[in-house]
This record gives sequence, structure tokens and C-alpha cells, in this order.
Amino acid sequence: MKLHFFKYQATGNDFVLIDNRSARHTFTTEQIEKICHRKFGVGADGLMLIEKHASLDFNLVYYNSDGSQSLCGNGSRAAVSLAASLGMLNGKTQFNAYDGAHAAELLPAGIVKLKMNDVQKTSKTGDDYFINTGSPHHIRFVQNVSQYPVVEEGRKIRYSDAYKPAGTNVNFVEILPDNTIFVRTYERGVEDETLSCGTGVVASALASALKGFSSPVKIKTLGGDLSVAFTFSRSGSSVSQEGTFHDIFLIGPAKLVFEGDLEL
Ligand SMILES: N[C@H](CCC[C@H](N)C(=O)O)C(=O)O
Repeated sequence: MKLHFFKYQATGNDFVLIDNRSARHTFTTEQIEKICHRKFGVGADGLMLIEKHASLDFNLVYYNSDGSQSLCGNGSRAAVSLAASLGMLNGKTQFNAYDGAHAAELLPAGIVKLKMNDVQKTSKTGDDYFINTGSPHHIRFVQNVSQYPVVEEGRKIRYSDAYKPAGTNVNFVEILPDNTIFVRTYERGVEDETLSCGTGVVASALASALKGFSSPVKIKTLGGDLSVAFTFSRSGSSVSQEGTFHDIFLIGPAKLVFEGDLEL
């Protein structure tokens, strides 16, 4: 089977995208692993299919490189950029993803502003947080994150009994001056560190808000810079951390690297 694909990177999180609106291909786990394989395939952290949707501009199907599915924040930003270049939208869009409908907007210089779904629940164990932003995220605040053993420590948490059977993504966050954090992420389903993780930096920004950060939080990742804007509405007593994060936006660049055909 010959397939035309688009290779995108969104702050270094990289993806193969296929316009699947007409052909409606389906892929086995083995085929997804092969497409994403860094030597035997195109190479990517994940594969995305853009499909028709009954009422929204498109349906987005995301697969991690191991074939598992979840919401991908950076991938959604890349898909919006591709959909725009395919003439499927004009600046703004509503599309469907793993966790439901999302709005997004194309800003100048290839920046994509993605609206995330509200977050009502955050939990804290010791000094660590767990927040699901459409995909599950464990967040640990550390010193000197650039020297931190992200894969070794991330794997331990990801496979720990606490997260069995589904597992979790794991974010290590260093607090910097000027309302900025530096985030490195071990990604479930890629089973390695990625250069950035969109849902992960959103979870890390919300955890930073619970430690006093204001919106927008500026985020450094190994793959580039992002920002996360949000509103927090408290519920219950003012001392509690109970409340809802809403109007959450993940903002950052997404770029076409190349396009081509692959034999599967
Ligand atoms: N690995 C994640 C999904 C992709 C998340 C990441 N690439 C992003 O940009 O949100 C999971 O299985 O939950």
C-alpha cells in the first residue's frame, strides 16, 4: 500500500500525519510501529490520521509510536496547521480528538493556539502532582532538570503499581525566574523522553499554578518554547486547592518538515 504522508514537528515532538478523509485506511499496531520506527520507517513519536467528521472540521486520531491512543496536545497543534494548509479551515477550527471537541486558532508565524478541555481534578502525593489534561500526567518538581535522569526515573514512575495498568506520562519540572518552568517528559506509549509533550507542559503549568504561578506560564522544553494560559476558579474554602482550571490554552509553533510517500 502506497501512502502519502506529512512529517511535522511541534517543539521537537514529531509526527507522521495522513489525510485519511477519502481513503479511510486502517492500521495495525505493527504498521504503526513500522511507520514510526526511526530506522525502518519514517520515524516519529506518533502517527495521526485526519478524518471526516459529521459536524466538526475534522476528526483527529492519534497513535503513540507503540500503537496506543490518547490525546496529543502537540500533535493536535500540528494537525491544525496541516488542516489549514489543506484548505480545511480558515484561521479558526473546531475538531474532534481523543477527549472530545477542541477549538484552535492559527496565529502569525506558524503559532497554533489550542484550547484544552477543563481540568476539575488535581491530586497531590507528597510533593508530586497528578493531573489529567486529556492524557494522564505525573508531575515532579526537581532542581537542575537538564542533568536529571529523566528516562530512568520516568520509567520507574510510569510502570509503578500506582499507575497500573494504564500507566502515565511523567514530567520533571524545574522552576525558573520570570514565571517560567523548564519541563522534560518521559512519554507513555513512546517509552522514552520526547523533546516536548503538549499535554505534559499543560499539566506542569497547572501544577505550577497550584504553587503560585500566574497565567500565562512560560515553558522551556528541549524542543523549544511554549506557553500555557488558563483561568482558575476556586470552589469551596479559599485555602483549598479545589477549583476548576478552564479556558486553558496551549500555544506554540508547529512546522512541516517534509512530505513524501511510503510503501507499507
Ligand atoms: N504519550 C501520551 C500521548 C501524547 C502526548 C504528547 N505527545 C502531547 O503532545 O500531548 C499518552 O499516551 O498519554
